[in-house]
Amino acid sequence: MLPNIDFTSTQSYKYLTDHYLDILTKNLKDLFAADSQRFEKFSLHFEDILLDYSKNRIDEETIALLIQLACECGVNKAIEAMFSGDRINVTEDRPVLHIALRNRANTPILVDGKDVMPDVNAVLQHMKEFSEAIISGSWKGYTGKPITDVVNIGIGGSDLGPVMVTEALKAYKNHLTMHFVSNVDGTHIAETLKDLDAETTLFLIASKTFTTQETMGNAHSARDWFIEKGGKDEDVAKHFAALSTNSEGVEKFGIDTKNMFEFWDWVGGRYSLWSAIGLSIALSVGFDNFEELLSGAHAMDNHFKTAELEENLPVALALVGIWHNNFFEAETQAILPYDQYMHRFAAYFQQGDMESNGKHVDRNGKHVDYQTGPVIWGEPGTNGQHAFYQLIHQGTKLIPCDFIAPAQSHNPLGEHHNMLLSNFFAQTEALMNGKTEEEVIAELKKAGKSEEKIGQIVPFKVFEGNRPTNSILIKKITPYSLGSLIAMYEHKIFVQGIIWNIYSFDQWGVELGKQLAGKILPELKDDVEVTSHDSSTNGLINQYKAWR
Ligand SMILES: O=P(O)(O)OC[C@H]1O[C@@](O)(CO)[C@@H](O)[C@@H]1O
Repeated sequence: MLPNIDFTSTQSYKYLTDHYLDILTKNLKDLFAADSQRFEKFSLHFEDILLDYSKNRIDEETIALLIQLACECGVNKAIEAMFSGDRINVTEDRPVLHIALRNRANTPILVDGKDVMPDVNAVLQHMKEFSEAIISGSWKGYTGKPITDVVNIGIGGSDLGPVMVTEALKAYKNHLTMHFVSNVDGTHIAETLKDLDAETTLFLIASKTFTTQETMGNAHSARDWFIEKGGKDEDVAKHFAALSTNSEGVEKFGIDTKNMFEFWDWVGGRYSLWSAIGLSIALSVGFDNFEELLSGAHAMDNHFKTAELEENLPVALALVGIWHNNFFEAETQAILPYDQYMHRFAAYFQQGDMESNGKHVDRNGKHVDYQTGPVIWGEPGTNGQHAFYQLIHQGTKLIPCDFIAPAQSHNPLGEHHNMLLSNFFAQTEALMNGKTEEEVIAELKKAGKSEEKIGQIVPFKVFEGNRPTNSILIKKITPYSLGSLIAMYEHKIFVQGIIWNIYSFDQWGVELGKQLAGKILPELKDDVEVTSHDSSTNGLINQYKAWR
């Protein structure tokens, strides 16, 4: 079972609260000036990943106290519980075992006394055979042509992971063209199907539950389109596959269970890209690269499970995040990948983090009186610099940022990568050092500005600095290193949830909206005036009816 500690009642929390007041009196620039070893002390290596957390407002005492907090909150015990298959997803009475999906060591992992690895490996073998048949062209559509386009129909964890990974690994993709349909807005599937040929298109219906309104709506529309274009019911088996835990639902839809790739209820939706949900990844970059992704994640799992807390990259990210979230009261966390292929990385962890830790009730069912999960956001660099870095540098809000960059580009073109990385290095330096009034005045004098002009403009050009960042430098973004990076963030989220004493693996918060939409949908079938809601909802619905 999981520990059940109120972290605000621990000794380390009390010490941290006092220590925070001390840290407030220190400036990052001075901390670096005072310690030439600061980078060495506050950075960690894991294979080809370097995590530099030295540009945060911490000192050795901060880290020692945060590690003590993790110990007092039972983080090690919680890690053990997850890897052992305990039912730590208590409100859904399930284990949390996405780590089993990438357990390349094949060590037995038991659920209800049964080793899950034979089933995991059987699905991987099925994924391998299927993806090789599609990629090689030996799998033929109903008119005897090979598949050219793959459409993954899914949403949330059945979409975000496959999209993020296939984009991040675009340098490894083959001839297949991948498409992703998620929104129930008809535009999404209409725009996707516009240029496709039913004879050479494969649909993957990706849904853990096989009940999600958006996915089932899009799946039926895809099937209708397939039939309209000339496919027959008996041809569906050649063009539709299902990725799900719900074999009954798959069969009822009319997909041959031979084309079903199962996974299990101990895989959370937002943790499912390692499962059958990753079939679109295997189709896009080949099964060998999908296995490399699994291997990279497995290596990070072993690091997370075995490394001392002081040497543990996910723990370091988690604790620095707690320091910002619960002591500096930062409400968001920016993830800024300086890599265009990684443009959906922050979006992926919006679900991964916010659906896990966006909770207001602790593991005793009591409303918490402290902050839990942050708002996750971000865009690739350098684009973000021309959109929202003004606020990060000179706004009134504290925005902790994770800067991520590869040392090697997949597209080494002239000076581009040096230009990209010069910005990656400069931004964290600028956020830390800022620019003093004296420096601004000297610069303006050198530019020949008048005393009057200088007096007017100086306050607007001063940068306070002292703004915290993590830098994550990766040798090259490969399937393996991407797997490690994703797993590192997954385990960071896990550690934070343990310390906040919340359940990170259910998502009851997504249910109410769905239920109400289910009630409203029938009301929209006709033009009768609606009066069953509050005046706003009634007013909006009736205006919709008047205008449509
Ligand atoms: O894979 P499925 O069952 O269609 O669920 C899709 C998504 O819907 C949720 O909002 C849960 O309802 C996410 O947790 C999940 O990833």
